[in-house]
Amino acid sequence: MSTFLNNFFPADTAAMDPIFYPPSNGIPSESKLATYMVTPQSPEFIPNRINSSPNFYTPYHTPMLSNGLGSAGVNVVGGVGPSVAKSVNSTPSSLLGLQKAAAAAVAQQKQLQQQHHHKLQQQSQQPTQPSHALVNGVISTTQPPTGTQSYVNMSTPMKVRGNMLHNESPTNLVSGGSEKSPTRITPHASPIPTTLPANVHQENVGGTIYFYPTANHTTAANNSAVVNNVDPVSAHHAPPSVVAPIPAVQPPLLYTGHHVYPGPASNLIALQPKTHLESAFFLPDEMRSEILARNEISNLMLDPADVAQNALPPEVDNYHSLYPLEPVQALHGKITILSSTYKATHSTTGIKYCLRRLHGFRLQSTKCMAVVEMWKKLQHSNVVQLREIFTTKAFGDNSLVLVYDYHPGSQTLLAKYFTPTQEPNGYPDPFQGDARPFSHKSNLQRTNNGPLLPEASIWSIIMQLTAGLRAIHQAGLACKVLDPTKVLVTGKRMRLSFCGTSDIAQFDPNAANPLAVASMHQQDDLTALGRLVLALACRCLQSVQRENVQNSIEMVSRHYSTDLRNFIVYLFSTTQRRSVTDLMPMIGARFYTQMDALQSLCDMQEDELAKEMENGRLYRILVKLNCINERPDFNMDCTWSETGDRYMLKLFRDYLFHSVTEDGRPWLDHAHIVNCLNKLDAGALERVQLMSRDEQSVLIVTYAELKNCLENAFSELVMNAPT
Ligand SMILES: Nc1ncnc2c1ncn2[C@@H]1O[C@H](COP(=O)(O)OP(=O)(O)OP(=O)(O)O)[C@@H](O)[C@H]1O
Repeated sequence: MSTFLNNFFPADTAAMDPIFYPPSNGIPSESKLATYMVTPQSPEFIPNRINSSPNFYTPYHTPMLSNGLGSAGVNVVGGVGPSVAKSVNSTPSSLLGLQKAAAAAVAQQKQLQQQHHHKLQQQSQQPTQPSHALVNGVISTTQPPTGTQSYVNMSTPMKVRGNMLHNESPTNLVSGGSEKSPTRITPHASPIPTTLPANVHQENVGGTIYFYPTANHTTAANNSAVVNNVDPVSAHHAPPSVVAPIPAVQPPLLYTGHHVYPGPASNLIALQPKTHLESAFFLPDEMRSEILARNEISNLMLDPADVAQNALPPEVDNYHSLYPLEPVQALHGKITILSSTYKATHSTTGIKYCLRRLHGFRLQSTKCMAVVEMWKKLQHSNVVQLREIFTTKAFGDNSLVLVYDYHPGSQTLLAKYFTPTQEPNGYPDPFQGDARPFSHKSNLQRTNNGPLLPEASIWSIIMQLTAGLRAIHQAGLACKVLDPTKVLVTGKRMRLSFCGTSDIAQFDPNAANPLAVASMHQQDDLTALGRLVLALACRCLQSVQRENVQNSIEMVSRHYSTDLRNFIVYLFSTTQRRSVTDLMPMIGARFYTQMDALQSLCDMQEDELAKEMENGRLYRILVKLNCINERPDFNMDCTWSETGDRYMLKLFRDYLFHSVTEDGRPWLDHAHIVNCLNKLDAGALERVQLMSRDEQSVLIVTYAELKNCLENAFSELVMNAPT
């Protein structure tokens, strides 16, 4: 069932008695993991549950491993002893032969590996100790011959440290080897075995693979215990008498088999402000703080005292947690109804909306629902969408509430561009005012509301507002309230807000066809747009007063392109019938600049999304792991999280998070954690070596097995959780 590195020694099945697995070795005696353990106390490996969990590997079955190797984990038997020979109908001598034959093959592989990784191998050599080497990613232990005497060869991680250094930098796996991992004594993972010498026969007993030398190859080069890699394909197809060639170098893995964020695309590197290492895993700081700020605003709530002070009802129709966005004030100039704006949360969906309340307002007729429906259908990225309207007495009067989408962190165009700026140092601007007549030019380019806007910014606003307006006009509607207080700015996005409010507030039930006058209102919209653009270009609201318009246009001619001037003049020329579609040619090729900027932004955001998608996936695995690890009690069983499959998960958790360096300091490597979690999620067939906390026992399992353990344990929890 599991992947093992074992030596076989004279023993009988009694060796698996729990007495040989005292609690001190880190594994509870009732755990079936005892089956897989090799410990100093009980070095034998005896498959005492030959028939247990026959279907364990089924979910992980792959054609490559369909030879009974146990695709969930290649069970590797290092050496074979007589008692095992008995249990699998072999003979002690042939099994001993296997040790020798396979050891010869391994020695050959080892030599090749050593050439390839000479440096690291040197580190791992321990002249007075049994030597350990990583062969095809699997630990091989060369021991002095000791006959049938037990020799505990199962390596503690300490012993394989030198070998681990070679293959086992998770950083290499995830971040392309850009960072070198420190020396560590933690267990290691090894790639899935791929080769088996042709002179070795394999047999699956209860999910454990045993290897025997074939008749022609009962002699061996030395007494090494063998752990080998198996390529089931070649094992099946190579004629028995032909020794399968051992590749000098393992072919590179073409497919990781699990999800890994591959890093940003080359076209994004230049766009990204910083390419620090952390950007490989997380959002850029700027983006993160923007999102955090928006979330914070979105989650704002009034404390109960404020709720009482604002005389806010706890609930209004389907909405609760009202939060005022502005002080109560009259609606737009032409409409004198009192209004107020709130953020509120929908009771069933929890989604936040923006409520516009018209105080003391009674709907004259339900006929206006036709126009409401038209607004509700209008969906555009530059229009704040109307969702529904309802009347309510929750405020103690007859109020009409219009429900719009809520865009946290928004401000009005008025607040953003037409509010006098405060000098950051508290001193007056030296280039402002009458005191500095010599700084005439600088003075001209500034206003009380700040410096003149770059032309590109004005065009960007124009494109967005005309886009929204075009959608509204095409729907046969008119905006009616296109002024700086009704344009919402969220980051760089402009949205026409509170559309439809005038249509409802000023609805005349006696008008024959209320929509017939839309065309007239559309002309007004275009004039309002002209005024807005002129005000923006001058960065001054007074610039659009009738008596200032001529001067303001001249000022635009001085500071901006003729195109911008012509655009404004066109919108001011009320003698002709204008159309929003006529504005497109005036925008011209600037449209492509805007589109390019937007698409680049999309590319960046998509890349961030890819990262966060991976993070979300890892988060879900961590949630599962943590629901299981250290659970004090489950179904009256206080050892649940420490026994059976859960024990593996506990050791895996240690392997993930509690690794230490050789001198015992915490070894913190984010890439290691990410890499291992990814493999766990994918149920990779790669093996991982886990060590008990007392370092007396080592367990080798595949990620596939760990995944199975995780899924089983978690579904057990889910099944017992209240619904
Ligand atoms: N859909 C929305 N999503 C998020 N915030 C909004 C939304 N609509 C308005 N706001 C916020 O509510 C505040 C008040 O909006 P409102 O349109 O009432 O502005 P105002 O300047 O007070 O205009 P008026 O004088 O017409 O009330 C604005 O500052 C804006 O930040």
